Amino acid sequence: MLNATLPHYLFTASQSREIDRRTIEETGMDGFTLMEIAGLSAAKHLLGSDINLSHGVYLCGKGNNGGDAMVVARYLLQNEIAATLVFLSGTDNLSPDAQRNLELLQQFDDHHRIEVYESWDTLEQTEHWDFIIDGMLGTGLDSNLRGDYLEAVHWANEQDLPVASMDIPTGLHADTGQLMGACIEADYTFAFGGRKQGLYLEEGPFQTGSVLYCELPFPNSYKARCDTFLLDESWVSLEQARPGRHKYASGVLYLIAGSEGLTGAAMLAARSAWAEGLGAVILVCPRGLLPVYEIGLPSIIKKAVGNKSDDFFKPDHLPEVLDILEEKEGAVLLGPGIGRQDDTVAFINRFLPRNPRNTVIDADGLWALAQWEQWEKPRGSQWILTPHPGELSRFSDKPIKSDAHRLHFVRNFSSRRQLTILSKGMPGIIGTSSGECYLTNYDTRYFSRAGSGDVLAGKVGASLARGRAPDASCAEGLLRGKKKLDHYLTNADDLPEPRDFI
Ligand SMILES: NC(=O)C1=CN([C@@H]2O[C@H](COP(=O)(O)OP(=O)(O)OC[C@H]3O[C@@H](n4cnc5c(N)ncnc54)[C@H](O)[C@@H]3O)[C@@H](O)[C@H]2O)[C@@H](O)CC1
Ligand SMILES: Nc1ncnc2c1ncn2[C@@H]1O[C@H](COP(=O)(O)OP(=O)(O)O)[C@@H](O)[C@H]1O
Ligand SMILES: [K+]
Repeated sequence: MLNATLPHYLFTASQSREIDRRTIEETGMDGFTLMEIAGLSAAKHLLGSDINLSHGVYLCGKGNNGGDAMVVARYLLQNEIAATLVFLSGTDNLSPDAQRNLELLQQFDDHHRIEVYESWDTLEQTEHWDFIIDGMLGTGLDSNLRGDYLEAVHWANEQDLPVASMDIPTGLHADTGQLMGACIEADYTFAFGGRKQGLYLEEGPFQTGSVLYCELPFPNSYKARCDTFLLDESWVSLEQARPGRHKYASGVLYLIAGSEGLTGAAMLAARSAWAEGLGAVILVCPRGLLPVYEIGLPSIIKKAVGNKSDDFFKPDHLPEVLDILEEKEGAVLLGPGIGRQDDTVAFINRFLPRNPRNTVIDADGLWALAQWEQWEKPRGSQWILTPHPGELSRFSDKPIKSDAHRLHFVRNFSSRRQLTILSKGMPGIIGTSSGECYLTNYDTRYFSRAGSGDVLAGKVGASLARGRAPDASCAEGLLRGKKKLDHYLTNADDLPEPRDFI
């Protein structure tokens, strides 16, 4: 089972507000102190960064997000770094903690390094600034940006200066990652007390720059209701293959895959699983395709079913396939390149209810499953479904139009059907039978070339065959690809190909 560490918990705006509220009301820790810790933590990160810090421009809203920015300004002032503060909504209606921080900042300003502008249009752009602090809006954003906020965001994005956002880039929706009219393109985002899930959905990954987590003193028990997490190799252990006493003790994966014209998918999945050090990968194939695999897959055990003229699976193959699966303990990967022939759909839909093994259903395996209205998973077996967005939408009544909707659908579908979903896309989302979701935190667009899905399915199947839990198998499959991607990006200039991820 996956068990994320607290800095990898992802919150909605209302969950964040609830944690703030409980901390303030129940522990006696006040909002001013929380703001101080948030701002100090961001200031320390900035002081340790390679940004040239001599004079910053601070874009401040009237809420607590602006207050965070003023705490940063005060700590940088202590390091003799000047600040120009622009209050987009003036200084008459600041939140109480922001107001107090403005007064404190002025008290600290012995050498007149602070300038305050009460509105956007009074700002005189004559100074030389070397960084921008975005403290306009955080979790309090509740409508599209307009007027001066819109102008300030466009202005900040046009400057050739590093931008650091307090909590969330202004204009990014904290829950959905959608752009609210316009959005700050940050180089750094300081996530206070918990990362907001919108940082990782939809446009979020393209707006935040590096996200730096800043701890706040919230009791851990207040975070217990969190059900969305960020996948990260810092807390997901990738199990090393260990030699077994004999080949079948290191895990067996039965691969039911391939059809005429689509043997490449079966081969990629087989090689990918084999590369994970399994004892055996057993490819079950229609007999007519055996000569192709004999040449292409020398290390893989092949078990052919049917006649020499068969180049796709048919219902007649069912008894033979079930007999093969009886031979050894193991998991099943069904689908890569299996095709959509009517006979194959019929084969799959008769096979699945009789197959007691833990099973990954991928590609056209999912297509067949979606044709079968009353499908049910056999009791006791665990299923992982690995749909890309088109495949996922076949299980939904309504089109899935946004990542927030996809997250919601994946969570409900996997818990209602008691299975695990690996929803491919940017981000990749794992949904578990207990209603938890895990989001990827890297550029999955590198995997959007035909064949990467087969490689991923092979890795997920290999982990399942080694006995890992379904959610951990999905995480392991994804992160093995990420590890290869990181290696590739630092060592090569061209675009990686699917086989580079094997
Ligand atoms: N105790 C706390 O609550 C803490 C809050 N923190 C900071 O406080 C932020 C949340 O503070 P607030 O709840 O005050 O909210 P914000 O500071 O995000 O903004 C709220 C204000 O913006 C206005 N607003 C909303 N949408 C707007 C739009 N489209 N255009 C213009 N104005 C708009 C609202 O009317 C409200 O006055 C967090 O994101 C974080 O940065 C941190 O200081 C840590 C502790
Ligand atoms: N290691 C990985 N990490 C994240 N996403 C991945 C990884 N490998 C594959 N993917 C996802 O799988 C998708 C490719 O799968 P798919 O569309 O089914 O293609 P195919 O079956 O043609 O290979 C990619 O666009 C990406 O979203
Ligand atoms: K902000």
